[in-house]
Amino acid sequence: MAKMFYDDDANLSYLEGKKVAVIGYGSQGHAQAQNLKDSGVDVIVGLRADSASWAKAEEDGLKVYTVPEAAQMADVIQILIPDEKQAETYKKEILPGLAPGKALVFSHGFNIHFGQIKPPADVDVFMVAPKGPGHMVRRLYKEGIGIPGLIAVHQNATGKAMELGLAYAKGIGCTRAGVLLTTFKEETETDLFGEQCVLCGGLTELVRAGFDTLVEAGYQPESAYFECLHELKLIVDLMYEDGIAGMRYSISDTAEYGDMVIGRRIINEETRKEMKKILREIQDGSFAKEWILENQAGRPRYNAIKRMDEQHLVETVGKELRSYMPWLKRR
Ligand SMILES: NC(=O)C1=CN([C@@H]2O[C@H](COP(=O)(O)OP(=O)(O)OC[C@H]3O[C@@H](n4cnc5c(N)ncnc54)[C@H](OP(=O)(O)O)[C@@H]3O)[C@@H](O)[C@H]2O)C=CC1
Ligand SMILES: CC(=O)[C@](C)(O)C(=O)O
Ligand SMILES: [Mg+2]
Ligand SMILES: [Mg+2]
Repeated sequence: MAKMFYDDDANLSYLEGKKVAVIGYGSQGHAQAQNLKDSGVDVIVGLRADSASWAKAEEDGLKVYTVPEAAQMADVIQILIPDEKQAETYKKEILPGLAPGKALVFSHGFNIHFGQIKPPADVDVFMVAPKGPGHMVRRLYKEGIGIPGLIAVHQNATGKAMELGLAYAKGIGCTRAGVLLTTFKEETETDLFGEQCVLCGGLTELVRAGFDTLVEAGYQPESAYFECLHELKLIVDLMYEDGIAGMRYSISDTAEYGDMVIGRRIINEETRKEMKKILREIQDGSFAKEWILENQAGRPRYNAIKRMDEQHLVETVGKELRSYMPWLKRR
């Protein structure tokens, strides 16, 4: 059985008298910084001097400093800027602020696992990775519930890295739902696989393929949108609450028969073979290398596909339909 930690297994007192710097105020940064603050932790934010997020973090009641200042001041430094920018910022702006006994924290293992960041041996290095998007990390914390997380220790210089990591996980609300003990390797590889094959890549391509098939056959795009995108959340909510069998309890027997018999024709042996190939490309570092090179080249492929996908009919139709559902306004 996997090792799990809950609220009672974590003690916030390991963060007492320590200053935590959250570097970055994006999806995870704003959520983790505010959750820590609400949990009574002494937290500051580190940003670029010209950052558009500076005022926002201050409005949220946080003290903001430049990245080198924050790294210098803090005992625990959580790096929450995009993975592809972490190595350079670490080397130039964070490393000079490190000192023996400080802790370096991540929410994804990419840079440690693929050797882009190599911290000095006398600091703790651990990961607390919420298994959910940052905006949900904040929203659920405020609702008194939590998002599960992963914890892993890469370096235990002080002998207290795990205790400190669990305190951090409690501070952001993860121990409410459960924190799983893992390694940087397991987190990095499963996280990349999950977002590529299931959560993001698999899902968005499935939605678009279903939507396109209906629209090309002459059905109304609005009808295709409700069927293939909007209702997805309602079905997924049932799975989230009660598993696949629980979701099947709620749908009609007709839908359930289609689910069981037809689903296997869509995600078939060929798809499973491709998933195994993708996993190998993650494990052997070829995906990491591709992503690092794509960034060095100025993201030609990323930008082209993003632009194309943003112009897809599913986006324009969805935008119009969602404008009549004001409760969906997010940004
Ligand atoms: N997104 C998510 O929900 C999840 C992310 N993670 C991991 O969390 C980490 C952060 O990801 P995410 O929250 O998506 O990141 P974001 O893309 O949301 O981070 C943006 C923030 O980083 C700041 N930033 C960018 N470049 C620099 C720089 N060179 N120097 C200083 N600040 C900089 C931005 O500054 P400015 O405001 O000035 O633009 C902004 O505040 C990653 O390791 C990711 O893998 C893990 C689980 C889920
Ligand atoms: C939200 C999350 O967990 C992801 C998909 O792994 C990410 O944003 O990198
Ligand atoms: Mg993830
Ligand atoms: Mg990820």
